[in-house]
Amino acid sequence: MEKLLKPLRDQIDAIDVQLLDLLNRRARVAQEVGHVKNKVDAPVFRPEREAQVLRGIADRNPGPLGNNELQTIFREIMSACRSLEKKVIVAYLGPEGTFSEQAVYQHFGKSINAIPCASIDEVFRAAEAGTADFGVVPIENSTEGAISRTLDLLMQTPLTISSEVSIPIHHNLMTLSGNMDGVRSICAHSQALAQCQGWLNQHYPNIMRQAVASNAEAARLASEDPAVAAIAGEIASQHYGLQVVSAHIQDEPQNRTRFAVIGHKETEPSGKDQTSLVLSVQNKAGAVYKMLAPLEKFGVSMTRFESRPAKTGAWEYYFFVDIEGHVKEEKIRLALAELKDSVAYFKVLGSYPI
Ligand SMILES: C=C(O[C@@H]1C=C(C(=O)O)C=C[C@H]1O)C(=O)O
Repeated sequence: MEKLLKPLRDQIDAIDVQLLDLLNRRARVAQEVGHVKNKVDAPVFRPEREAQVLRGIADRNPGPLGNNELQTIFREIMSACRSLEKKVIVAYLGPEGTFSEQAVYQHFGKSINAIPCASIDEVFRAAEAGTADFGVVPIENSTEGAISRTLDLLMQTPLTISSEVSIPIHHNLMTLSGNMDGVRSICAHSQALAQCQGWLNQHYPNIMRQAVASNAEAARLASEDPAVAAIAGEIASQHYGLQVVSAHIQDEPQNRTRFAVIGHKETEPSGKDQTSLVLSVQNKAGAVYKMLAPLEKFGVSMTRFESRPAKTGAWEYYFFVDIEGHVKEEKIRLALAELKDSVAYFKVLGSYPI
């Protein structure tokens, strides 16, 4: 066998030499890009450009490597090249081992400074104050709906949404021993407990459930106490030395969470974008229908419509609306100009690639 492998491995070695040369050539060009940007104080991280590079890779890929795998590789190549210009600082909802951390690396690659924060509020503060270039916060879960704290803070912040990241959320039940003997409580973030409630009712109806600050915190507690089981993602089990008792226990197999990347810089059009808005209207018959009329008039598709109580106690609402297109596109500009005139509250949260 070794005899057959040798010439094939020689081929791989020769290709790796070429890849090494190409990667460093790419990195040197990225460094030049960095010098150009430096002169005019332009942003290092350009989400629309990175989205275009990744789309281009998928469009041109002849295989046998899959698009997802290639995009993961190119994400890291861009992250490494970008870090030669500057290592971007990203604040996220910690501690380490949360799904937010996974979302951070999926979007920015590994060559960054990732800073865990204790709360969603703190992530906003870090990005607002400029301690971090970007913040990553959960915005919506496909099973449980909106993350209300994020929506409330998005309304108040001067930051814009510069990108969004969607990741599959798989919950696992884990303990120190790998079984449930002697376990008296199951700890997790309230969202995770909610996303697994059907499974928990069926399998462990008599074990107490306790909501804690994060799934990673639950994993940390379980790592210190054999009477505690945690629900968390796989990274957390590795991080805290726990054994999985049951994997993929979320009630919805397609469970996903969307994260918003927030920052001071607006993202330029990438060719395939969406825009997030917050709107409200007076509490009158037909007002919501009228609010949306300009979108219909200019042929703008709406991809999300979510309402939040305005906390006035008067059954008034804020509407979180996503539309297809970028604010810099003529059609969107015209539709939003008209829409703005007819509503009581109007805020563009950001335009970013889809
Ligand atoms: C090289 C650039 O800077 C960064 C790195 C990129 C890359 O490696 O392809 C792409 C966009 C930027 O986030 C650029 O703006 O083109």
